[in-house]
Amino acid sequence: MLKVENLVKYYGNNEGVGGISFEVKPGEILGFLGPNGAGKTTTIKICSGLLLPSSGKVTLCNYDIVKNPVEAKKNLGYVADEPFLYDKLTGWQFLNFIGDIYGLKESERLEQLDYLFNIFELEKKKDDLIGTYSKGMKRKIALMAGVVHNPKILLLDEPTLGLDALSSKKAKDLIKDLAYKKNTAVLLTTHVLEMAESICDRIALISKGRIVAEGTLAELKEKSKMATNLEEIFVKLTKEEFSK
Ligand SMILES: Nc1ncnc2c1ncn2[C@@H]1O[C@H](COP(=O)(O)OP(=O)(O)OP(=O)(O)O)[C@@H](O)[C@H]1O
Repeated sequence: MLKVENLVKYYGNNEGVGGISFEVKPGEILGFLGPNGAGKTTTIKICSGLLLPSSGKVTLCNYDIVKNPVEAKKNLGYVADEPFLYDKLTGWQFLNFIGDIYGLKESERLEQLDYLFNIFELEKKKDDLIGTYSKGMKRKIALMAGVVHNPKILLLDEPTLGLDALSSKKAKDLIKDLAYKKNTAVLLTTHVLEMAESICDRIALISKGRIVAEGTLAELKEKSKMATNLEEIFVKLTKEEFSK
């Protein structure tokens, strides 16, 4: 579904990502974890078509994101860590616009919008301009825009950043529903280890532009010996890489 092969990205002479390969299958949630500057956002941006790779290949539903970007993006939902929204549109107008771009029929669009505004308790704000929303409300709108068309592949960069505890739980439930009921392949980055533990089927630890460990939580525990939770695994495996 989402396949990344030997991905390399240079920013000038600096290596942002140094040869990453992984796959996310339908109905699977892969968590990307790593220290600041490890290359998580760079990888996600290349998968979304926002950045060009220096080398390597990304395919979304068998479409190459560089060679066939329009077909590839039809299958994609993307929520950036710093999303771009239109302040002069209301929340409802914006979501309706995004649904329209993805070709949702009016009845389907209205049903989806009602459902999403209800989940995130934004019904009362739906006709207010996005420019008047709080940071958390804007994050919710960005998340809703990423999932409004039930994408086959969903890329989420820090999806619960800035959300309160209840909204964060709702976001996690929504992501799980998409994966397990709609068969969406989900790749998400997070610094919240509890989130990775609670919703990811597999976890890839990334350090200095490379995947240093990948597997289920149980497999990572085994790999890092002694470690009993994700925080210990993270510290142990990324520390080993840093000391190389
Ligand atoms: N636009 C850019 N220009 C130059 N270097 C960049 C640019 N964006 C990222 N980098 C570099 O690429 C590397 C990977 O950055 P990236 O943003 O992908 O990391 P990250 O894992 O998402 O970090 P964080 O957890 O802090 O968000 C870092 O060394 C960073 O300085």
